[in-house]
Formats: sequence, C-alpha cells, structure tokens
Amino acid sequence: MFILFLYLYLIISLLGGVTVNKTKILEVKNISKNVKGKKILDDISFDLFANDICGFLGPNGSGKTTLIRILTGLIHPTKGNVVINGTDVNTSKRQALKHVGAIVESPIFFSYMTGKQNLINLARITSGVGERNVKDRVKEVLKIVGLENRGDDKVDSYSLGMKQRLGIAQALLGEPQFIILDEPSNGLDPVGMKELRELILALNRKNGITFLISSHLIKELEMVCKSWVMINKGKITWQGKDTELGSTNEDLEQKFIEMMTQ
Ligand SMILES: Nc1ncnc2c1ncn2[C@@H]1O[C@H](COP(=O)(O)OP(=O)(O)OP(=O)(O)O)[C@@H](O)[C@H]1O
Repeated sequence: MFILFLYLYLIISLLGGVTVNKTKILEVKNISKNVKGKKILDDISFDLFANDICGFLGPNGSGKTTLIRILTGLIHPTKGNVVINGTDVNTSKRQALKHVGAIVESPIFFSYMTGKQNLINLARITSGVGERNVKDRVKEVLKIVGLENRGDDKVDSYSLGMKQRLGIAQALLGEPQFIILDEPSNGLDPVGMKELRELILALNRKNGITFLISSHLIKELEMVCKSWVMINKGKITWQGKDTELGSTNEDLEQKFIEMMTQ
C-alpha cells in the first residue's frame, strides 16, 4: 500500500513539475487596433510559454509590427490586453517590460561611437545595471553575441549582421527572460542569418530565454521556431506547435500558402 502511495505521489509531483515549466510569459488577449478608421488588428489572442521560440509569421502589411509595438508598450491597443509575466503592459508598463528585451524594426546606434561605447551609454540609461557593473555587463553581452574582439571598433565599420548582433547585445543588457525580435534578419546575407540563428538557439538553450520572432520568411524561422502564430490582414489564421505539423517543412509552407489565399 505504502509503495502504491509513493508511486502516486511521484506521478503527481512529476505532473506538477511539468505544470511549473509551463509558465506563461506572454498573454495576448483579444487585441484589436484601429488606425484612422482602418482595422489593422482584429481580435488577436495567443499565449506564449517559458522557453518557447515562437515564429510570428505573416505577409507584408499583415500587422506584425503593429502588434509588436503594442506588446512593447510603444502604442496602445484599441481593445484588449497584453500581460507579460503576469503584469499588464497598459497599466504597469515599466514592471511588465522589466525583463523583456526587444528589437523593433532596426536597432539604432550612434555609428561614430564604438560598439562598447553604445552599449555602455544604453546600459546606463535603460538596463537598470548599477554603474559599478556596467562595464562588466557590457563585456559579458559582447562575448555572448561574439563581438568581444570588435567592441572597440566604431559601429560604422560593422556589417549588417554585426549591427544586428549588437542589437541583441543591447537587448541582453537587462538580463531578459523574454526577447521580442521584429524581422531580425531583414537584409542579412546567409552568413549573417546563420550566425543570428545560432545565437537565438544558444540563448534559448543555455540561458532559457523565450523568443517571439516576427518575419514574413518561413525559411528563416523554421530552423529555430518551436511554435507558430500566423496572421493575415490583422487576424490569426493558424497557431500551433511544430509537433502539430507533419515531419516535413512543406507542411508549414502549405499552411502559409493556404493562409495567403484565404
Ligand atoms: N500609423 C499608421 N497609420 C496608417 N496605417 C498604418 C499605420 N501603422 C500601420 N498601418 C497599416 O497597417 C497595416 C499593418 O502594418 P504593419 O507594419 O503592422 O505590418 P507588417 O506585417 O509588420 O508588415 P511588414 O512585414 O511589411 O513589415 C499596413 O497596411 C500598414 O500600412
């Protein structure tokens, strides 16, 4: 009898463990956005759980950047709520975004300064890293993104891929649990895309960082993403996990094509 109870206890504990890992990082609840009488987002809802890498896929003009601007508190939704780590972005923006790093559109740097100087200035203004720790943290993030040997060079000598990695270094300054990237590989060559992909996968695996990555390029996302939210004309057309797709990449492409022709 005791063994049976022990067995049941172990099963319940294990199930409990699974539930703990299912921490909700992001809740997008019935978001709509109207601009100048035009409905740009229409009742968008989805959740994102810890340790996921979610591909936010949609054709040009489908509303991806608008939603990301809402998630990062840059604009308000017309209706609905965004909750990050249990805190509403609309009512407590600072708290909600405390452990969120984001690159919305292209990261902006002063090109006449070095990568290191840019990061030091940003860390002082935005990251909440104490002055004594700023230089150490900057050194750390430059190493994580593979720019430790280029930190003393001016940003205008960087390739686009390096600028994008510097953008991720910037997003990492505040030790985020969740990173939002809007079209991160825009304009990158295959080498830059590969480096970015490897960086995202490493940050997810080693540091447990959750990602939401928007793009209109399936090929770019399919090698890193574990779940998907697809939108077209401001509405979700499909959302699900990799495991819900078949074993081939064509399944995802097929979903995207079906979505485009709806
Ligand atoms: N401030 C604005 N005023 C008017 N229209 C806007 C505004 N912001 C966005 N839109 C329109 O909303 C739609 C969605 O734009 P959004 O930039 O969110 O799409 P997207 O999916 O990010 O596109 P892309 O992949 O081309 O970056 C577009 O038709 C765009 O023209």
